[in-house]
Amino acid sequence: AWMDADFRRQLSAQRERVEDAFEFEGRKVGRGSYGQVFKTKPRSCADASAGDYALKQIEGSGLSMSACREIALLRELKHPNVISLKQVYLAHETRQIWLLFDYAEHDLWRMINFHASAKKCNSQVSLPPNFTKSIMHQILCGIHYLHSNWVLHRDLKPANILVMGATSPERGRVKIADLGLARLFHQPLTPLTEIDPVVVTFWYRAPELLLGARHYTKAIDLWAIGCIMAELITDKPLFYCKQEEDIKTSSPYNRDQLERIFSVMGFPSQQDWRDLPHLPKYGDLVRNFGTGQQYARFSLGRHMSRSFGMSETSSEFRLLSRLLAMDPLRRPSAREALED
Ligand SMILES: Cc1ccc(-n2nc(C(C)(C)C)cc2NC(=O)NCCN2CCOCC2)cc1
Repeated sequence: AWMDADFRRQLSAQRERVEDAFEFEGRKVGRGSYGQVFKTKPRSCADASAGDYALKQIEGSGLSMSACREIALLRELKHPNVISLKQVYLAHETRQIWLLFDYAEHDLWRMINFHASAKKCNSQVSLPPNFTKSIMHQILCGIHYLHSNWVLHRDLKPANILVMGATSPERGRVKIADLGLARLFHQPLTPLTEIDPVVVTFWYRAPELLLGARHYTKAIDLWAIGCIMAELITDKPLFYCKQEEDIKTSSPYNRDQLERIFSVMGFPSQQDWRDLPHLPKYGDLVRNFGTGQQYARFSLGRHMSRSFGMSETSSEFRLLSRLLAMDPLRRPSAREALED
């Protein structure tokens, strides 16, 4: 052993063990490809009022690449709208890694579904009037911070937007997180293997990704924010598309998802998106959709006004249509969107 045995024993005796610090037996709240999450309270504080914590036990053992990346990334980041890593516990005996976070009671996926189902059974559980505006502002603040630090999220969707609950001093505050799965593939072209029963949704993926763009960009995150904004307003995923059961195809080209986008947005013309013909999957696009004439009369304005009564001259429609520009070069930066 490269370290003196006595010194190792001394270190080991001093090291705080996660099971000594936290009560988490039988308090599992999440399970996925990334590991499992427990809702815990520190053993030390007796009073129940103290905030809850989330303990994430990282899948696998030892310092895997993803564990290293998550710890290295999160320990550098500090912003009120980004999930904050409180503590790292390395259990040397079992080579287990535990990450400690503030517990977030809610996430947008569950909040939107709760609201949608409540609306269906007509109980007036309406979201507070400026709820959407506050959530959007906080998401854009968090993403502006990440993008300023050259951190791209790559998998923004409602499930990754956490919201602190009533028992937290930060009640109503958005915490951008990444609950995993897509994290394992850094490049958009990596084949999707079924590492997890949860099917990856393409509903928030920018059109350039679906057409084979080789790198993630900030504009790809802003597209996803546009999709989330529409879903907050309408309770429905804007580009909802049924998922074939087995997404074994390694190609990023997803014809059904593109079809859904075109039937809402219309088909991009040369004027709309100059670089479209240079995308790797442009040939597939022409083969499957031709000149897109069948989508000629579709547009976001038509979709939002006909389906949800949103005025095409409203400020929220203007921001939404900027975020959902088909050409990534025409999407606003997070800062420009905040100014809007
Ligand atoms: C490999 C890897 C995995 C995730 C990340 N990652 N990246 C982020 C950013 C900063 C981009 C939002 C956040 C996380 N990790 C978690 O959110 N972790 C989950 C925190 N949750 C757990 C459940 O309780 C609430 C906090 C990085 C790298």
